[in-house]
Amino acid sequence: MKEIIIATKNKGKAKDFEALLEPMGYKVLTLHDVAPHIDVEETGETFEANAILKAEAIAQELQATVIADDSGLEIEALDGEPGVYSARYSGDEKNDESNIDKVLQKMVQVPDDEKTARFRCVLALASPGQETIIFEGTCEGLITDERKGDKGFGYDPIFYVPEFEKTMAEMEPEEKASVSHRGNAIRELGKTMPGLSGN
Ligand SMILES: O=P(O)(O)OP(=O)(O)OP(=O)(O)OC[C@H]1O[C@@H](n2cnc3c(O)ncnc32)[C@H](O)[C@@H]1O
Ligand SMILES: [Mg+2]
Repeated sequence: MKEIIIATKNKGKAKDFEALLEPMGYKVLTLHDVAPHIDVEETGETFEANAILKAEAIAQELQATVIADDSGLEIEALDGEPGVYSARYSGDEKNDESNIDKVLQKMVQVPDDEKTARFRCVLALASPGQETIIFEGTCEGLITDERKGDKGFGYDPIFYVPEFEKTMAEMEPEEKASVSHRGNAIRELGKTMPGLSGN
C-alpha cells in the first residue's frame, strides 16, 4: 500500500482522511506516526496561511511530500466566527465540548432561519524544493439548537446537513466523506494529482 503523510495531530481529522484515502489505496500516516515531537505554531490569519505553514514546516523537516489541513466553521450570524480560531474558540487549550458550548450560547438569540454556516477546509500539498499547491473545499449547513450524534469530531454534533437530514456526527465516516469540506478539498486535489483519485 502507498503511504501518504498528513501533517496533523487531530485524530478526528485523521479518521476523515482514512475514510477518504484508504479506498484509493493509501495508508494514512499522521504526525503521531512520523514526527510526534513537532508542533507547528499556527500564527497565520487565514486557513490558507496556516495550511501552508504546517505543510512546509513538516515537508522540510521530513524531506518528504506532505499534506496539511487547516479548517474550521464559519457561522454567518456570528460574522464568520469561529473561523480560523475554530480549534481554540473557547480558550488556548483545545476543547471540542467547550467550543460547542460557546457556539450554542452565542446562537441562542439567533432566529432559526439565520442559523446558516459552512465548514471550510484548505489543504496545502508541500514537497521539498517544489512550489506548495493549495486546494479548498466547503460544506454548507445549519447550526442546531443542541448536540446530536456521537461520531466525527469538533463541531460535527451541531452541524446539520439538510441534504442528509442529519448532523455530521450522525453520519458514518464514508457518508461524511462524500459531502464534507474535507472530502470536497481532497476531490479537488485528486483532479490535479490523478494518482490520488484512484484513476
Ligand atoms: O492543526 P491540526 O494538528 O491539523 O489539528 P487542529 O484540530 O488544530 O486543526 P485546525 O488547526 O485546522 O483547526 C480546525 C478546527 O476546526 C474544527 N473542524 C474542522 N473540520 C471539522 C470537521 O470536519 N468537523 C468538525 N469540526 C471541524 C475543529 O474544531 C478543529 O479543531
Ligand atoms: Mg491546529
